[in-house]
Formats: sequence, C-alpha cells, structure tokens
Amino acid sequence: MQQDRQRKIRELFDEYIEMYAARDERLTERFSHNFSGYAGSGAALIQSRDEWIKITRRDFSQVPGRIRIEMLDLSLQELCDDVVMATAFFHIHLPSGGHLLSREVARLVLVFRLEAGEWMIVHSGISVPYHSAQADEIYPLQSLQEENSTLQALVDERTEALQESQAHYRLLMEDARDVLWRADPRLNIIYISPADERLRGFRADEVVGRHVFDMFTDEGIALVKGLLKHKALTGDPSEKDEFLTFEVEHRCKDGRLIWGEVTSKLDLDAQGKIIGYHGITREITERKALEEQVRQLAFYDPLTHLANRRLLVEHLDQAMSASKRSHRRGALVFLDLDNFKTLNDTHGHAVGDLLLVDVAKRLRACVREADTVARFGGDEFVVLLSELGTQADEAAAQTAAVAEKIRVHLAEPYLLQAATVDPQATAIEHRCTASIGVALFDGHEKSRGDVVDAADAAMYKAKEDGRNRIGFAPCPVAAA
Ligand SMILES: Nc1nc2c(ncn2[C@@H]2O[C@H](COP(=O)(O)OP(=O)(O)OP(=O)(O)O)[C@@H](O)[C@H]2O)c(=O)[nH]1
Repeated sequence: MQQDRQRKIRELFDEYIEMYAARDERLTERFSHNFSGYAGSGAALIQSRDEWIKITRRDFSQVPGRIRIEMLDLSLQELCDDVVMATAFFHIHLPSGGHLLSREVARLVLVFRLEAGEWMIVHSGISVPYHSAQADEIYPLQSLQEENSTLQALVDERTEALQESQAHYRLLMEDARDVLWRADPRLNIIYISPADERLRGFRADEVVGRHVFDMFTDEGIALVKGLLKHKALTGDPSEKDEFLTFEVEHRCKDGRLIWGEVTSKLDLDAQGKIIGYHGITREITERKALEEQVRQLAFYDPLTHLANRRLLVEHLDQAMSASKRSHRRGALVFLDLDNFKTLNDTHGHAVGDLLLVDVAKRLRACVREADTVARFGGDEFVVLLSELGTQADEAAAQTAAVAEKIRVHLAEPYLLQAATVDPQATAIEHRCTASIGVALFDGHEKSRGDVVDAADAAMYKAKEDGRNRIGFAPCPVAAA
C-alpha cells in the first residue's frame, strides 16, 4: 500500500516536472485550494493558489520554449498517511542551446496531500541559486536567457573568428615557403612546419625530437656554435629579445646541400629564463649562387679563374698587415710570359688562351693553398707568398726556391689542344718560359705600391737580362 502511494506520488511529481518543463498551463490544476509556497529563490511566501497560478503564468510567459530538467536526485518522505513530501535536486537547462541556467543545483520541494481522494499540491518551495528574487520577480529566466544568448552569440562569433584566423594561420604555416620551427632550450626541435618537407625532404616526424644541428653541415655547426658562444659572451641581457640571423648550409634527405637564412629568437619566461627558441628558415641557395657569380666576376679572372688584380691587392694589404704583426715576411712574385705574342700570332688567340689556362694550373700547383695566385692582365701573373721566415735571408731563400720551382715548371712543354671540328687535329706542342721578379716585404714598407713596383721592376730586369730567369728587388724595397 505504502509502495503504491509512493509510486503514485512519484508519477505525479514526474508529471509536474514534465508540465513545468513543457511550460504547460495545465500544471496549475494540480494546486490545492489551501495552497502555500515560496516563489523564486524562496524569498516570498505565496499564500493562495490563485496567486501561485498568476506567478507561474508569468514565469511561463517569460520563457515560452521548453526547458530541460536534469534530475539529479528525488526523495519522498511520508509525513503522515495523507501527506507526502517530495524533494528533488536538479539542473535547469535553458531552451536555447541547452545551456545551464545556473551551474549550482536547484531544489524543489512539493508537499502532496490527499484531498477528496486526489493528491493535490499544498506547498511548494523552490530554490534556484542564481540570485535572490526581487519583489515582483519570479524566475528571471528571460533576462538570463537573453543574457545567455547574447553571450552565446558573442562566443559563437569569437569562435568563428578564432577558427577562421586559426585556419588562416595554419594555411600560412603550411603553405609558406619559409620553414617555421620551434626548439626547446637544448635546441631540440619541437615543431617544424610542412615547408621543411618540401624543401629538404624530411617529414616533420623525422625532424621533431632531433637536435637543430642535425640539419646543418659540420661547417654550419661550427659557425652557429661560434655565433651562440659570441652572443653568450658579449650579448647584453637586454638584447635577449633580438633576432639572430645567419646563413648556413642545410642537409637534404637526398644528400643535397641547400643554403638557408635562419632568423631565430629566444623564448623567455616571465623571469627572463630561456625556455626555447623559435625562428624562420628561408631558402637562399639561388641567392648564394648569384652572390658567388658576382664575387667571381668582381674578384676572379674569367679565363683562368685565378684571383684578379683587385683581389690580389686586397690580399697583399692583408698580408702586409699580418707581416707587420707577426714579423714573418712575405713575397710578391711577378711573372710575365716570354714571347707569348708569337704563340698568339702563329696559332691564334684561342690557343694563346689555352696556354694561359695551363700556366694558371701550373702556378697553383707550385704554391700552398694559402698563397694567392693572380692574373694581373695579359700574360702577367702574380704570386703572393705569406708567412715566410722572420729573417730577410731566410725569406729570400724560401722565395727563391718557390720562384725557381715556378720557372722550371712553366718552362716544361705545353700540349695545347684547340677546340676544332677536325677530329684529326693534333695538339700543338709549345715551349714557353717566364721572366720572374721578386720583392720581399715585412709590412714596414711605405705603401703597397712600392712592393708592387719593386717586383715589377725586378721582373723587367730579368726580361732585359735575357728572359727565363729570376730577378730580386733590393731588400728592403726602395720607396718610389
Ligand atoms: N690569347 C690571349 N692573349 C692575350 C690576352 N691578353 C693579352 N694577350 C696578348 O699577350 C701578349 C702580351 O705580349 P707582351 O707581354 O707584350 O709580349 P711578349 O710577346 O710576351 O714578349 P715579352 O713579354 O717581351 O717576352 C699580346 O700579344 C696580347 O695581345 C688574352 O687574354 N688571351
């Protein structure tokens, strides 16, 4: 019997809740004539059924749509045979978008009493903890709902804008030709954009987790280490947010090397501690090739690829300054081919060119990598020897040995194969010597010009003395 009653009350309660949620006018029929209750947050006690009906209608008109009641708990308490108290805890979801009216739990207490064989509601108390009801206010659902939908519209608008900007950003990151990357404080890559795969062929998962240096050549690693060390030693702490830009060769998956210009910056936390690095790498292989071409045109002889007069002069200035500091002497060796004109006149300019190219090769083979071999113009060549002995005779002896080696090598026969359509054409054998003039320097000379003039004069003297010989300028060289 008790169970039946409880089931009945539960059904009535569910029905009440359903009608309340559906904003169903018939709900009012359930109230007893001897009704009392608390409206809104429980602030105002309603003494009559009619007043409660009025209030409920106002509440319903505020929010016409169906609301959703999310029941969390319902308990029934039998106060006596014909009085049962039902207490429920629940969340109220607003009609638009199912948003919660309040994050806190609402409580509804309904007291049912058997009146003439029917269970009627004699008391109702509701507590919805959004705020206390004002004097003439029941559930300020409408204003909350409006507020909520305004906020929701704003959230939707912002979300859309954010998604759009994220999509743009992603597009930029993914479509950009430049590689964007981030690294942790130990320089291990933690993010790399897809441009790297297009550029170097490595998938992002093959790069993430690897050290930044894995991308570079050994020379590149040395360069970057040097830069970082220099920055750490000399860097002003206030310059921590400055960009560091450098050019470095990068390894590709297929073994190619490409040039990249890296612009990187530190990531700092609020205390200024380094928490990582980020940057952009731009491929500059073409630009480097162009720069190299320009350098070649500006500083190298196009026929022999030896240094030209301009580069030789630069190197001579450097060698003279170094000599002054280190006290190690240097020498300028001037050469002019003997009777070169005859070859040109007999076999043509093209064959003459072949000889000049061959001479250049032989000269290079006679000296160390650090020495400069230049073509001064026509059939004139210059060799700059540096880091010789500190004593004049020692330096003179070293230079004489190199000059003699050059003289002997250049005097060996040349086989000049001119480019011709005739497959039978045989190579031209030619003999050619050079007259050589040497001037030693120790950096204390009045000018670079004095050294050049002295070597030139010594070469002319050698020519006058019968060619294929070496002449030494007086030491120290005489001022012009
Ligand atoms: N094939 C070729 N010849 C050049 C080039 N530049 C200059 N010459 C020629 O080199 C020759 C230089 O001649 P000289 O040094 O004056 O005379 P030489 O015949 O070498 O005689 P000596 O120097 O007195 O032994 C000239 O015939 C120039 O036309 C070049 O780029 N290619």
